[in-house]
Amino acid sequence: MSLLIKNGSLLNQAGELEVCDLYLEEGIIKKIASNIQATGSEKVIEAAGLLVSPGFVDLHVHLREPGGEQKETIATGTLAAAKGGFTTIASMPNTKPVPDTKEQLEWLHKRIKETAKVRVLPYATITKGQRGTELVDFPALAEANAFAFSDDGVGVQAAGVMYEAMKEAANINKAIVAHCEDNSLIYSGAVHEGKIDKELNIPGIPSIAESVQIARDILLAEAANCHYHVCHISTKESVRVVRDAKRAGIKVTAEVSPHHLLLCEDDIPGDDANFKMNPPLRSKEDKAALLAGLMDGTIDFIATDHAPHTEEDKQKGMRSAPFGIVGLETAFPLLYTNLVEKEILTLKELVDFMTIKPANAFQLPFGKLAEGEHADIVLVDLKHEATIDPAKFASKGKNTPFTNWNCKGWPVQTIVNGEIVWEKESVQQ
Ligand SMILES: NC(=O)N[C@@H](CC(=O)O)C(=O)O
Ligand SMILES: [Zn+2]
Repeated sequence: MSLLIKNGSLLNQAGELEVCDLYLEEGIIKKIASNIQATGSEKVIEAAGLLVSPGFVDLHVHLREPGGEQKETIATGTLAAAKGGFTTIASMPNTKPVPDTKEQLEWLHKRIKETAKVRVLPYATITKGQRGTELVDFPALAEANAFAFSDDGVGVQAAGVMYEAMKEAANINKAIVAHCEDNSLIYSGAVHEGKIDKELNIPGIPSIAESVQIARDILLAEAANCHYHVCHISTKESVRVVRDAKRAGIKVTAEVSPHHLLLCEDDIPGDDANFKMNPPLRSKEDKAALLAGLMDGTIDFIATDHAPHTEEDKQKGMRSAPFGIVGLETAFPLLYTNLVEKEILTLKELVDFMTIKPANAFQLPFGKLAEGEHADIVLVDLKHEATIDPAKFASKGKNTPFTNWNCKGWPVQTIVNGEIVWEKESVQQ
């Protein structure tokens, strides 16, 4: 069915809000204009007072299926995505088994088709079993529609393996998406090595474990002429090496997570594993450098690193619980409230960091509101205020450090390919 969205507010190029109507037909934005007349055959959505944004794009999501269905499934994770206003997400491959063969990836695509609420672009691994030794069959996996290649969850330890992977990826015009962590520089740490490790008497993860591997990889990417993307960048030194690499013309992009922009080690209340993620919350200076890096274009976009775990997992405490926090359902309200309302970013900057910028970094045809584009849209109530309550999450994961944060900017309706995939009960008409 066609949709007519009436009287919503759209951001123009100058970042001002303009009241407009949109007509969606056959999955495409057919028309954007003021006062589009209804023909009677379409569903009309009244959007007065709501922001009409391109659907958000999140290129770092853990859906856990197959093998981790007690933490999340493709169905629950994509419902959480829709609720958070995301219309396209890329799923990380640290599942059991991992998508390291054409058959596994085909199974995943089938499962996505059957159960996903939003568009899911699955990553394939870089190495077989994510063991860091033997490369996957890059051309076969590209042919089976791998979005890109990543061993997220672990760093690729050997430079030689990473270099060969980059040459393979460059040959087929795909990106290497890297979780950067040099295991020889970590001694079973659980929090940042700085102040908090001493305060809690928990082993720390030093900044160099990340930055050293990024520096290595950037030089490898230059030699291989490969698009190299840095996952969840977290330290000021990492930002500096990425900035220098961009200046040198190397094809590097980077993402930052909402929690690294909004929290630092000082915010950790004690032994609470809802504040445990990899990379860890770093220092206040690192947090400031991430924001500066985002604003000067060193960091390309925002990605949630949605990493659901069970409550039982997280009750094990900082030392033993698995790393990771959820993010899909809180990303936009948290960033809108804490960065846009506080005038650190403009609304247009935030929306761009969550739509067109991730899309452009990977040449994806999404993240834009214009005639002829995919009808992937989120309607957001910028004024509605509510408190974050994990019990209300659609995700199976309730593991967030943001419980009880009061936020504005909640999605009320999400449209993928011209179809309503989620709406807040009270906006149904
Ligand atoms: N980020 C995390 O803390 N955890 C992720 C893995 C990852 O992205 O490194 C997970 O899969 O749980
Ligand atoms: Zn990771």
